Amino acid sequence: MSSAGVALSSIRENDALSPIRFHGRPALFSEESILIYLTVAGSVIPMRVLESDSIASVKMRIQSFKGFVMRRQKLVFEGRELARNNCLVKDYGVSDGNVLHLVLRVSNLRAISVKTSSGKELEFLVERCRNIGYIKQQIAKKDGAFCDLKDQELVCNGKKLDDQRLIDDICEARDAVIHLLVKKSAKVRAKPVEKDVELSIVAADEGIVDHTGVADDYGEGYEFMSRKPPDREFWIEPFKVNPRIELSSVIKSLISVTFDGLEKGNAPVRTSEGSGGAYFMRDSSGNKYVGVFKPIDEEPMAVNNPQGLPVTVDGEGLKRGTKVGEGALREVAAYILDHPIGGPRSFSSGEIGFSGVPPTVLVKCLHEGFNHPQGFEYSLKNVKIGSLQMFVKNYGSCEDMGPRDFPTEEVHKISVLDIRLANADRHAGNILVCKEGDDSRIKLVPIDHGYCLPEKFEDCTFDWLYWPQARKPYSREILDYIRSLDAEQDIAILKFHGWNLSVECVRTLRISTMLLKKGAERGLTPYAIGIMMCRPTIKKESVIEEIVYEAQEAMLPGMSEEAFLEYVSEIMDRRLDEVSV
Ligand SMILES: Nc1ncnc2c1ncn2[C@@H]1O[C@H](COP(=O)(O)OP(=O)(O)OP(=O)(O)O)[C@@H](O)[C@H]1O
Repeated sequence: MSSAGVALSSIRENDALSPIRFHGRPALFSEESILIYLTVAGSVIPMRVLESDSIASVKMRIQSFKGFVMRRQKLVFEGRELARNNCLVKDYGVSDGNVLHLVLRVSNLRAISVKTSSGKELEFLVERCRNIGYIKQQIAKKDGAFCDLKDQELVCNGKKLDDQRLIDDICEARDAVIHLLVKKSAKVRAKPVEKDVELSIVAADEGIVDHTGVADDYGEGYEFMSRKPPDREFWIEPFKVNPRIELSSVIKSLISVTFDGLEKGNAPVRTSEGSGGAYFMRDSSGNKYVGVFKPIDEEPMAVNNPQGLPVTVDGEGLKRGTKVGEGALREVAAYILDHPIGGPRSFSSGEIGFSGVPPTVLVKCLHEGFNHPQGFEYSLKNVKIGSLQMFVKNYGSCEDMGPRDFPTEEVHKISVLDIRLANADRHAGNILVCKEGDDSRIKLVPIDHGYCLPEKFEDCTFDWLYWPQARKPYSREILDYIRSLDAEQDIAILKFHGWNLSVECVRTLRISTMLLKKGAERGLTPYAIGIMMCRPTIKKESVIEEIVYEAQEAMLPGMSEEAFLEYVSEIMDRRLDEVSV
């Protein structure tokens, strides 16, 4: 979107966000400074920046002056995310008068810390849409002493909180932890702690609010599909491109339990995180999230994107080499290609894959609660196609905590997936932190694969590269898994599922798999392999891009793809040998 697309006349230049100082003079007057406009949630904010400012420093200033936490900001210019914090404003071609879109990824969960009157501290996460009554119920569940909800009193800033009060309304600082103190009835106090708020309740046991997934309570069958809109006010069914595909019981149950929730009137809940439309689907009780639905027409830069991102002009998605409207296919592809240790799962198997991508399926779904800017009616034309992924109970994402405690094998299994699929969107927010087993071991669950298998490697980014675990060698088990991978088989599986892969996507999958296998064979760490796929700066090509260009240069007219890949293989060997010595 160009600057012409936004009405700016009412904004005086002097109002620009924090004129920065440059060599002792206000940068407003510096020749290098430019005036850009940030659109966010319907308003336009003028901002003076230097072309030599890094993206990180621009985000930092937005944080300082507007309070939006830096890691939750996504800046988009001309359909491209300014994802590299170390790059400069001018690297992205941003110049005077340009409009940048600021998307804020606000967490759906609020961290709540509960202190009991006996001094015990509990921590849990709760959805922003929950109310105080719900918190009281959770406390009652954990501590028999408070089973009578009337016994509990919650206070914030000296004021008693009504049961109907929403968590999201308690504290304006959107990401701050809410501190609660639990007491019986009236003796409760709360005080603000910097941006945080301290409330009072009385509870005893530690515990986390349960958003348990559907893993062990699925239903079966598709009786519900016999009646379609406009006969029905909601609808969901699998979108099978190849009718010969048999869905696993896990996938059938995911759809079935989502249907039950819609039938009971539990509307989808739009998550405020993410740059596209993503909806939490609930079960029949309305208290559990069971799936996450991402419609293709609400992807970033698609026509019905709810975040107000401009519609794509050339069809390209937020990441180079991807197309708007293909995100759901890529989400499903990541699940299909995430084979379990023993190899590709049979169609009817719901076994979780090696890297733990949650079960994901393409569905058609109708509901008034999705984004319908043109209005809504119960007809087939309002049915949305998108990916439905099983909701995974989590304790936040890797963005919310330091990587120190992540088990090495958990980081490694994600590195395998990302390298294989040349993921162009592996930021820490796209890895959920879960716990399993009696000892609450940390398990990392990769989500959001809408930008995997791009047609070019330009935007590959892996946040885990900078975590210490990435510098450790792969274990024998992981090396065996990598050895078992077969790009040709993967291509055939995707085609069977109905994804008509472009030549470029097929090439990406082949080259990435080749790099992973060759690198692992040489004993390289995930870091050493992964770094070859990522550009050091936006302008400097990555090693993998250099390999591809060199092979392209060596090609003679009429040579086959096979010959091209042989060149790639030879050049890759040479480049890897340079790294290995
Ligand atoms: N399978 C899942 N289980 C639990 N929560 C999920 C799942 N998938 C997504 N979420 C939640 O929904 C939010 C939005 O989903 P997602 O990140 O996939 O959307 P997006 O629009 O593609 O985001 P981004 O801007 O990061 O590309 C996530 O941050 C996460 O909190």
